[in-house]
Amino acid sequence: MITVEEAERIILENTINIPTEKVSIDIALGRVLAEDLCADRDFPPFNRVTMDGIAIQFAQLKAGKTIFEIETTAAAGNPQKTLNSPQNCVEVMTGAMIPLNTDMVIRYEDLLISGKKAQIIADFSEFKEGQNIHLQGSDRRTGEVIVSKGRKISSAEIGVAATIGKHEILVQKKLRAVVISTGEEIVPIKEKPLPHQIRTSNSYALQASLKNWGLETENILLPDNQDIIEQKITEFTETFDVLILSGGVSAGKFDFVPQALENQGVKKLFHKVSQRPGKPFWFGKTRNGTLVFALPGNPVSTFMCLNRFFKKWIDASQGIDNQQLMAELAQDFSFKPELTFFLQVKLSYTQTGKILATPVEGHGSGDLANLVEADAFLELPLGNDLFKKGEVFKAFVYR
Ligand SMILES: Nc1nc2c(c(=O)[nH]1)N[C@H]1C(S)=C(S)[C@@H](COP(=O)(O)OP(=O)(O)OC[C@H]3O[C@@H](n4cnc5c(N)ncnc54)[C@H](O)[C@@H]3O)O[C@H]1N2
Ligand code: MOO
Ligand SMILES: [Mg+2]
Repeated sequence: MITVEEAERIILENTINIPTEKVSIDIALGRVLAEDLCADRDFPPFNRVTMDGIAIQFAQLKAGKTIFEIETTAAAGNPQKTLNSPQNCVEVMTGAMIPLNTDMVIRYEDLLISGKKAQIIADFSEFKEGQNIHLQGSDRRTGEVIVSKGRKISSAEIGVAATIGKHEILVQKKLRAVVISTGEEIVPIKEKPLPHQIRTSNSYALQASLKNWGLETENILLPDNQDIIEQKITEFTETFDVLILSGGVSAGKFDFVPQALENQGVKKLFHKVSQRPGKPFWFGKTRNGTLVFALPGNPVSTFMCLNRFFKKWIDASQGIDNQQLMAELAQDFSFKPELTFFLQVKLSYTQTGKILATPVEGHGSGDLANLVEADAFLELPLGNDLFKKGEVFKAFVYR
């Protein structure tokens, strides 16, 4: 049996390089960027008027001039206008190019316009050269990297891609995962289970997480039949990037999964982790690099292992560097066995900005209803049996 830390290290030694593809910007949200987004022109691309009003030469104002004749109007979308006489002004609108020979903008609110004349009526002692102009290149310069590859694309990155004209974006391909649930007692969710049967909740909880993290998934149910499991493992290791199994990895007479995997050439990298829940977690890899996460069948164990270990693996494979969230235990908690304990907790934020974790224990690893009461697992490390209120631990959040 290995520790949680060793299991994490082995998993992170087996990250993969994800191939890339071009997709339309319309479907790029949530994908992982596989190219840098660079400024194709300066940001902003010209000296941009930021207030509706008039553009003048600051030197005229300094020399005492307060009434200006309006020569012309510069609207957003007009090619650049020119002020011909320095004594005059150009009416300008937000988004227009600042006219040639002008260097400041005065807002309509500070003016009285009558006919062709604009008079400054506000106190202009604080007016400055360059006011109300968003200078060309002041945000970013042509060629500058605005977003580096490896970033998960949010609506902010979509805006940047659009402004640089990237209607197609190079992103990482979606990895294809198959979720395999084993067990004679497991039935499809549309069926009414007999008294000795249960619906396959794991298949759906696992798939939902995987989809959330950007994978494409399929799901299949298999009986506790070693021949069938072996046959399907061979088929799926050739057609999917990653296999997620649930159930059949413990000590039972019908827990065939570890043997079936090894018989079919999936090399065991570890089996059993000193943790609760999730102790019988099995992890391995085929010769061609397909990874297999075989998770213990109990719903909370399956769920925890995916969120604690698979999430680390997918983030690292995608090149996403997520900061480890830490939370403070809200009350004393005791756990005696020599195992790392993943405590289900409800998170809340204090007035001072701390994250508090209140235990919501439930009835063990079969109690999937309790998962909706909590929102994270707090990792209470092995080697200690009393965890004090106020101590801070790693938190793995699933919502
Ligand atoms: N003698 C021992 N028995 C067990 C040990 C042990 O160390 N020695 N470990 C226990 C622990 S810890 C866990 S966790 C479970 C893991 O069991 P398996 O991975 O072999 O899973 P199953 O036996 O197939 O099922 C366990 C449990 O989970 C339910 N299950 C399975 N699949 C689904 C699904 N798709 N949806 C919902 N629920 C599912 C299944 O009905 C069982 O109740 O073993 C302990 N035993
Ligand atoms: O991992 Mo088992 O989850 O302790 O029931
Ligand atoms: Mg079992």
